[in-house]
Amino acid sequence: MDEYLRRLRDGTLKLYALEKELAPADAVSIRRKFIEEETGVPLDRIGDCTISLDAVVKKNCENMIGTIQVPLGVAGPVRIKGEYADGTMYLPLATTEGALIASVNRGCSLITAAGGADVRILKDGMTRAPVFAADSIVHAKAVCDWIHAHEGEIRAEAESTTRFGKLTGIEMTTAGTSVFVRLSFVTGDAMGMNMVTIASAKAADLISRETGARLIALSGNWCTDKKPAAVNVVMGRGKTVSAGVLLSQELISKVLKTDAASLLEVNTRKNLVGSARAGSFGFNAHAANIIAAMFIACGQDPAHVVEGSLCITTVDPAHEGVYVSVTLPALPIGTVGGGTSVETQAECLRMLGVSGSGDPPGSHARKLAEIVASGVLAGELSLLGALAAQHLARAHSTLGR
Ligand SMILES: CC(C)(COP(=O)([O-])OP(=O)([O-])OC[C@H]1O[C@@H](n2cnc3c(N)ncnc32)[C@H](O)[C@@H]1OP(=O)([O-])[O-])[C@@H](O)C(=O)NCCC(=O)NCCSC(=O)C[C@@](C)(O)CC(=O)[O-]
Ligand SMILES: NC(=O)C1=CN([C@@H]2O[C@H](COP(=O)(O)OP(=O)(O)OC[C@H]3O[C@@H](n4cnc5c(N)ncnc54)[C@H](OP(=O)(O)O)[C@@H]3O)[C@@H](O)[C@H]2O)C=CC1
Repeated sequence: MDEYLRRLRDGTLKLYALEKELAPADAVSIRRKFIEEETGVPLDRIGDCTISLDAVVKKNCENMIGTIQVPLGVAGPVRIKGEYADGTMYLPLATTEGALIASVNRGCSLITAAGGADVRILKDGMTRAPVFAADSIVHAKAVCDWIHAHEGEIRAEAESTTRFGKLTGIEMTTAGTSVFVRLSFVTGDAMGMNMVTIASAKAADLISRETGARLIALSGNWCTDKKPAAVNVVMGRGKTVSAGVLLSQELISKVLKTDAASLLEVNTRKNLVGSARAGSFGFNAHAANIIAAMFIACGQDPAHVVEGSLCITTVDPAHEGVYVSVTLPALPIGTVGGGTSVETQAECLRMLGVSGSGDPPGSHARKLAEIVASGVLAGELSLLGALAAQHLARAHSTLGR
């Protein structure tokens, strides 16, 4: 240990190179010790890990010094009536926001009492959009024309990099001499960002070679990954999924302590009019809360909460009640790859019956998307209800502090 610490101190050993000489557990431990010395802060809790490090230091986390523990709770059971998720389940939520799980739990019991959440996936496609530089706007148009005429070749080139990725769409736009090519793939059970980035690199090389357009960046921000963007709201990204439930006046009054008209008015004035006046892309109350908590629990990329937050919540008048729905235009999600095989996250996926590859491939990722959408519906119902009943501040002073 001392010899490694000495080499780290004098700069003859890089902090990230410890795994080249040591087993993962030893490398992580010495790195943590070095950071403790550098910062003067003991890091015993961070070092107290239960996950095995071998795969994680290779695939998930460079310069690893330990783990952060996020409290994990459950909401449910919730009845889900999807095409992939059909049954009753408990939702794992990792959060430090008091009252959040209580809220989702209340929404789950309301959904279940109402007979279950309808859920449907309307579109499925993970995107990557390289940006090319053309010589002139005439050349830019010619590049687009070439791509239109050679979709088959582009598809074959892209799909040569993956067993599961299939190119399903190519959209183009230009701004002067910049040409953006948004490639959309179905990605099996993977969320797919690594997969489609690798596939898009091959496609982009072909386009550049054949058209003379210069590839400027493999991601040209028209994808759009991890930034709020209208293109994702309109065209979708990852899974586009809706969940809805019909609520009777009686259930609204019993579980939410409010009435159908108040629920509808809160949704209209807050989620629709308020969001419009704010210039928001998210016409919902707190979809990001449920997506963040379920994504952290289930090994998803938490930065994709940005896409998840683009949800729109609607409340339609119905016979003696209301039909409430959430539509998530862009939910990047998977059960293979990324953080899904870290043991604690894999346990959460197993709770939902979706760990690893589905049979057929893609069915697990779609099932998880339907489950997350049902959780978002539960959260929206409960928070809308609390706002309508003027209970929000009360709930958070009781449970959240
Ligand atoms: C807090 C409640 C649920 C109370 O709700 P309630 O109806 O007053 O309480 P209740 O004691 O009658 O319980 C009703 C049900 O809630 C659940 N429940 C109740 N307590 C618990 C608990 N301790 N643990 C687990 N579940 C709990 C449980 O399902 C229970 O049913 P039961 O099983 O008893 O038949 C309600 O007032 C509520 O949902 N409030 C809203 C809180 C919320 O949604 N917070 C989310 C975060 S807010 C935020 O981050 C975003 C925001 C607000 O800024 C976004 C925006 O701008 O809108
Ligand atoms: N590269 C980037 O620009 C970005 C990367 N990320 C990160 O990307 C990671 C997720 O990328 P992702 O591509 O989902 O995952 P991984 O690259 O971790 O794994 C996906 C690979 O798993 C293989 N695989 C095995 N079984 C299946 C199956 N049933 N369905 C689909 N694929 C299967 C496929 O291999 P094969 O293709 O060989 O058949 C696939 O490419 C996350 O860590 C995320 O944080 C996030 C944003 C941007």
